[in-house]
Amino acid sequence: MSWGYKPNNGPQKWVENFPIADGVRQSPIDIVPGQASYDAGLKPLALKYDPSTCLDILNNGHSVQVTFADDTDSSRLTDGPISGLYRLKQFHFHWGASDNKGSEHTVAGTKYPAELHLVHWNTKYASFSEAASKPDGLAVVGVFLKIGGENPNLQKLLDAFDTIQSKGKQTSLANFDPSTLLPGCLDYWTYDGSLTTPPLYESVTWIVCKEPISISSAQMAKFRTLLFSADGAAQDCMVDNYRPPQPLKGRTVRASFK
Ligand SMILES: NS(=O)(=O)c1cccc(F)c1F
Ligand SMILES: [Zn+2]
Repeated sequence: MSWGYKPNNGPQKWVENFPIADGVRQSPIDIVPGQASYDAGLKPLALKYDPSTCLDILNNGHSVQVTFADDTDSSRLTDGPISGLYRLKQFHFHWGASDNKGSEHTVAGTKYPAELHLVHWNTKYASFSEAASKPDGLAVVGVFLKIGGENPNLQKLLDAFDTIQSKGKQTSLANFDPSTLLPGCLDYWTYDGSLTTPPLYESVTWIVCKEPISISSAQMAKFRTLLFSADGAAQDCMVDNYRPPQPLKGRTVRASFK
């Protein structure tokens, strides 16, 4: 049986097949703003996305993922805490069974109902797969989702959910602009971490935005109609697909803002 988020295959069991789960730079973490170090040397994030690189939306059995063409530099992240240029590969979400949980990172113990991850890979390597296991291989931008007004920019994704309800389903998605999912203010916290799903590689420069974006409770409910299970199997709602915060183990969290 492969990894998941249930008691018998979830985050407490991942260490059995992925011993790095107990490593020194695991993610997510609880971000404590009062303990973050303001670093005046941190640059503003430079995110430039080309909607024409958007390919499709997929239920991969763990999350809903939007995948991008990464054969050119046209959707990319530069500056911020990183050096060089990182290409956008995909974005996906983590969410809860109810609005009081669902994010992976927490802020002084506060859980948000969901968290968006925009995954970028370092073009000093030849591909995402090669970069994914290198200490400076990936840069993931995390954005919290907070219950509030309806978010029209999410609706295009939600409208595709009925066609990708079960594991392994995908459908094309044209001209989606991920920058519409970014908050107005790009103040961020940054720290050295890992993938939050197996194989849990310690290869991620995490960049977590301080400002959340909004989602309505009805839109949040739409995420919970997705399934972990494949067509024909017993229906298993895709909810609580988040790893809880991991030990900081002496790491410093830097802030781009005072
Ligand atoms: N949750 S996550 O952003 O850490 C993540 C998950 C799967 C593949 C990745 F490349 C990745 F970055
Ligand atoms: Zn993620």
